[in-house]
Amino acid sequence: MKPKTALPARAAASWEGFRYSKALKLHSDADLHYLSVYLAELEADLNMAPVAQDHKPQNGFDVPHKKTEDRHKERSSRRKFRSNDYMIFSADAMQHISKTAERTTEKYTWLGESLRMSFKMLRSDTRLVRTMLHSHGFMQCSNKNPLVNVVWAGASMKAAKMRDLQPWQRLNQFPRSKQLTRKDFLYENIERSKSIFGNAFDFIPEFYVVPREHARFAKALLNLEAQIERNEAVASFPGEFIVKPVDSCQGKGIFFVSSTDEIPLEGPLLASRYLAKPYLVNGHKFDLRIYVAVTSFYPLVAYVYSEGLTRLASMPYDASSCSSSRDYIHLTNYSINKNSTSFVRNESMSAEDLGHKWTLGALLRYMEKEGIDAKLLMLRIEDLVVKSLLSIQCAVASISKTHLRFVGTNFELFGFDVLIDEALKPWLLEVNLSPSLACDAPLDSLIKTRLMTDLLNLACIPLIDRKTVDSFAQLRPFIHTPESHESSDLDEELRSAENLVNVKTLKKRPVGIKRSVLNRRLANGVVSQNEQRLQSIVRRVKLEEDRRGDFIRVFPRKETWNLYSGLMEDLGSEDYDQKLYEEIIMSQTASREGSVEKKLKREDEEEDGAEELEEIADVFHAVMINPQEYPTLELVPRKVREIIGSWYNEAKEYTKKITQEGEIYAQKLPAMRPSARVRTKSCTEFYEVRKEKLKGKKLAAAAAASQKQATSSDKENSQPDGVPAI
Ligand SMILES: Nc1ncnc2c1ncn2[C@@H]1O[C@H](COP(=O)(O)OP(=O)(O)OP(=O)(O)O)[C@@H](O)[C@H]1O
Repeated sequence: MKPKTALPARAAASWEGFRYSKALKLHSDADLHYLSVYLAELEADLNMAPVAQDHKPQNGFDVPHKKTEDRHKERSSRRKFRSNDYMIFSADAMQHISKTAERTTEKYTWLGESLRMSFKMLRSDTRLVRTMLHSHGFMQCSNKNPLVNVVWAGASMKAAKMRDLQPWQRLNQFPRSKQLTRKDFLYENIERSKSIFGNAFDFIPEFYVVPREHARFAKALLNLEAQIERNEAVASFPGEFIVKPVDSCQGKGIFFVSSTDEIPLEGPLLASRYLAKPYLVNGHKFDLRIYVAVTSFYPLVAYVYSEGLTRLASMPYDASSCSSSRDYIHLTNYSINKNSTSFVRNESMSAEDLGHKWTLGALLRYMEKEGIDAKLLMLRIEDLVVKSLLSIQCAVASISKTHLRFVGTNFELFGFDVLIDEALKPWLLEVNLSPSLACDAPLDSLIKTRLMTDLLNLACIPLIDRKTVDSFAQLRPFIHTPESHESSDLDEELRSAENLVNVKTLKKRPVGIKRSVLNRRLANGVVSQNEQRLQSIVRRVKLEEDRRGDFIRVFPRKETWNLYSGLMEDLGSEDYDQKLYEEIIMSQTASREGSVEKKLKREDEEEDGAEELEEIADVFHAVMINPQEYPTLELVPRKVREIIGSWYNEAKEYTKKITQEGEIYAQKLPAMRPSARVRTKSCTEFYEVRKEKLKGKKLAAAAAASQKQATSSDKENSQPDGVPAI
């Protein structure tokens, strides 16, 4: 059953592969593989996701294709709602989801509903994600359903579970991203990069992982004590080191350590040097929540959101006292400070700098009023983000090669917590996996709704008909079941299918052909595969450029290759980072006469051009980590200033006001109308079971509490000194 319309070359090649595998009577996993490749290439070549078939499947294979004119007709009819056939998310949809279904309210849900798009939540129940997806017509499936369009995971997932992702599916996580989000792993990765590449990675405080590094930690504390005795250092309050569990959040389990006898013996815990001189806002300590989206680790494609949050401590900073309100002075977590009597909620609809939670823009505008170069500060934060991601790139890339079959199936949102010291140096405190998307105040709802809209747009979720998805399930019903992820049988079968191809290919080898010739042919095949993958990546990054909303792409961008390649580990012969840079950035700037890029390129061709570039890169990294020496753009050496000039202009985005006078913003997330809150039967059952379990737990807890109360009141009623009650 060959498609009647002429297929683009690569799709046709896949089709041949599909036919070939059938002719060889390969296992149906191989059919599935070719079918997947075929679909992915259709998606890429025709710049649209495959749509529903209008013909009956033959031979049990439902290969989706449509006549070109039908496709055009279908495209133009839905043009209003589609851009390149990927779902467009709009924050506006959230305003309609609570209203009763009318024509205007239906416009956001009809597309998702008509294609029967779906999602599932794994160890997460984030209301914002659910509301956003329901607002666009997605139905929620139980977490056992393998064929959903979007998988939203709230906790770290095993890489093996990502293997079966199909080209139209999207998952909000990369394998091994825990290397960034577990505190000890993050610090150790950055320390490792620092030991290889030098001071460019100097943006985390001195640290020890206990109990593993107990001896080193004790030695450091003894040295400090001696320095303080000799008046070479001053004691810092509430402690020299702040100690946190490596895998917790919301300020849980944090304490301070100043002497060796306070070092805990259990763990794992991260003890990091307490940064005792933070930059203060109206006398209060604060930290920043910077949202970072990554759509690819190899090559690295990273974005920083232009809106973020400033979280202030609820009590004024006092670096010399060890008062009882210690946590409200020294910790800036919202979850801690909201319990303080001095905490002021920002309930305002339009003020971005009220109470103890501000927007990032409000803080930067405050700093600018104080005469600080806030845009340069943001470039330093972007630099810290890029370097943190580069420190784990090798680990993620190596596993992605074997576990992520298709380009663009994964994306991830990270929450970077940054503290700024009085010298205006940003320090990375930690990186959060699934940063909180709770909307407790109007500012939260406003920022996080926009963030989620832009993130889902960046994820480029293909519009694909449920029928096409179901045809996969018919091919191999068990391949996608969660159990099968764990099963090694499936891997065995796939491997034997692959071996079968190799065996057949070898048998067909013409007698007398040299092994070296064969190797060269095989190598050429690999090269062309890499080239194809690169082209898919390039297409995807270009697509993201049109869909990034308020995200600023910080990598790759103008000059990043020249400035950061010296800090990147060798990831293989594909050289995706360099090639993507050439395709996306160099090609853009090549036409611009006299651009810095061109100038540098020309210089690069000159004899000592490369050497000069290296020098410029060194100065750039010195500028990034040393705000005391380079506090404003004017004081940055000219060559570096010319390079980062366009980044600096772009950084204006961070300082803009997000609320507008006279506008009314929603206080909290809307309640969804029941007709839009579609769940599959199994999902509803799953939630019912969960509800029952919770109810049971609550009842048991209430029973235990009343029993406890009864025994304690019994004790109170009983006579003291064993005198029997009357
Ligand atoms: N090295 C440090 N120096 C000064 N203050 C620090 C340091 N590390 C953490 N803090 C303060 O402690 C707070 C909690 O630290 P951190 O964010 O690492 O912990 P967490 O429990 O993981 O919080 P979150 O809810 O943000 O994930 C920070 O917001 C910051 O105010």
